[in-house]
Amino acid sequence: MSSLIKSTIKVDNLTIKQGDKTLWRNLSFCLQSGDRLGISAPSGFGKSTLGRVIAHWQKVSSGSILLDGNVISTKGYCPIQLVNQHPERSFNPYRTLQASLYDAWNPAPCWFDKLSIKSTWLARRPSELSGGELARIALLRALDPRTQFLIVDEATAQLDAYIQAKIWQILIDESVKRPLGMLIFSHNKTLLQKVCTNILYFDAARD
Ligand SMILES: Nc1ncnc2c1ncn2[C@@H]1O[C@H](COP(=O)(O)OP(=O)(O)OP(=O)(O)O)[C@@H](O)[C@H]1O
Repeated sequence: MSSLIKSTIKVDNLTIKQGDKTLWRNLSFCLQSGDRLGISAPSGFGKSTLGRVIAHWQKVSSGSILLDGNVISTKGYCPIQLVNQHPERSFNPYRTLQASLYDAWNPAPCWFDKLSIKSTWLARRPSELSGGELARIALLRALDPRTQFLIVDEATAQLDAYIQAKIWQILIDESVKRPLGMLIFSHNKTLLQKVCTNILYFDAARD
């Protein structure tokens, strides 16, 4: 067991509405540093919306999300980071990837090797990379040492099997070493069973 101090996200009685649809009603769970909690639910169920809410990209309708008992400040770096299946939406299209990445943190060169990122990609803008290349840079940016919890919303789906396996091993290692808490959304139950320490399944029709 790690000797580092552990943090906890407490999601309490969360209700999330999108338009006139209630996606999540009275959802409660806890996530600790080092946990890798998987959420498996069908398409359209509300996984991405839940991820955005927990990462503070979107407001809750009711309920609370506390980090170690406190409301997370909307100012400064958010210790809960989200990477999703649309990495192009999380980069400024007019800035080079280098500028966007180094605004967050300054990764050691070994990180580029680990994530199979070529240094030449960094001088380009987001539209000049493939989805899979951009996904790796988004992940690297989110691995900023200030990140305490990482939400991975199908963020590796567009990578080939070899790179996917490599990246999941890195994420598992980080979750143990830092320790980093992870919330992982996927349709892929086999992937969740391989990488998660616990999984919540939402399979039933709810309307
Ligand atoms: N901005 C929005 N305005 C209105 N409805 C939205 C908006 N964003 C998402 N929705 C709807 O909310 C529901 C949940 O969407 P969400 O993307 O969270 O689901 P998901 O479980 O992540 O789906 P998938 O697995 O297909 O990515 C869907 O019915 C979607 O059409």
